[in-house]
Formats: sequence, structure tokens, C-alpha cells
Amino acid sequence: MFTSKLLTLVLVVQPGRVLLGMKKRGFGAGKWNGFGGKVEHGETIEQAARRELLEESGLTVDTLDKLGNIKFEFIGETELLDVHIFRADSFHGEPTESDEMRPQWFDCDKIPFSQMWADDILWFPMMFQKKKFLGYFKFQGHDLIVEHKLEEVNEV
Ligand SMILES: CNc1nc2c(ncn2C)c(=O)[nH]1
Repeated sequence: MFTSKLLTLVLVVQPGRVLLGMKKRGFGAGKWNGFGGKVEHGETIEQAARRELLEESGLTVDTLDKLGNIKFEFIGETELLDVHIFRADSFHGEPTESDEMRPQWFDCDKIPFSQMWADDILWFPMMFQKKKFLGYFKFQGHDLIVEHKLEEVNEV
């Protein structure tokens, strides 16, 4: 019934602020989001997360904490998005604009959720508290969540 596409998402967090990128083209264009993309054949999910972070933001990280996994269904589409979410608390390099993303730091109390995917406001608090979570969101179009599950777990 459903095939699924493996995707990565990395949130770089510093005390009191988080790095987001304005997606300039493609899926989710016009939204602020973490950095990530597809997992290519022959790479692990974590390797893909590091590669996409570097390509999209110019940053490398030492430790990536795997915090969440959310599956997204879009009504009328047969491909689920299987998004693996990581957090990094330190990084090397300078945030640099890419073809895909324009990076910007946001204070944790001024995150532009109205210009982000509608699910983010629901799981960002868990990500900030370093809680592990599993989620499932069913979208009607790109803006309306018609059904969702989100639970804290011990292992992702
Ligand atoms: C559909 N909601 C959603 N999709 C995402 C996200 N990050 C990458 N992708 C593909 C996200 O935060 N929400």
C-alpha cells in the first residue's frame, strides 16, 4: 500500500537558540526547517544526516543525537515520508547559505512556527528537552493535519 522514503532532519541547538534554514526550492519551499534530505543508497541514515547538514548549511558536527522518528502521510499519495530527526549541540564551521537553504539563528522563544511545517510546534518541545519521540502525522495538503500520534519513547 505505502512505500516510504527515508529522510533526515538535523536541528543544531545552542543555549537559547536553534539554527533553522529557509528552504529556497523543492519540497517545503518557503518554510523554515532543520537541515536534511534523502538517504542515498550505500549510506547510513546518520551519514546522510551529516552529508545533508554540510551541503545545506556548511556545518559539520561531532555528535549527532538521534531523538525522533516521524512518519508523514499525505492524503492521496502512496509514499510515506520517514523522517529521522537528530539534534546537535556543537558544530564546526560558519552557517552558510546554500542553493537549498538560507540559515538563520532563532531564539528558542521566537521560533517562526507559523512559517514552518504544522507538526513542528508539537514536537520541538520534546526535541529541546532531549526527549525521544515517535510520531505519525496525516496531512491534507501541506498545511492541515487531519490525524496524528506523538509519543515519548525510551528508544528511537
Ligand atoms: C510534513 N511535515 C514535515 N515534513 C518535514 C519536516 N522536516 C522535513 N520534512 C520532509 C517537518 O518538520 N515536518
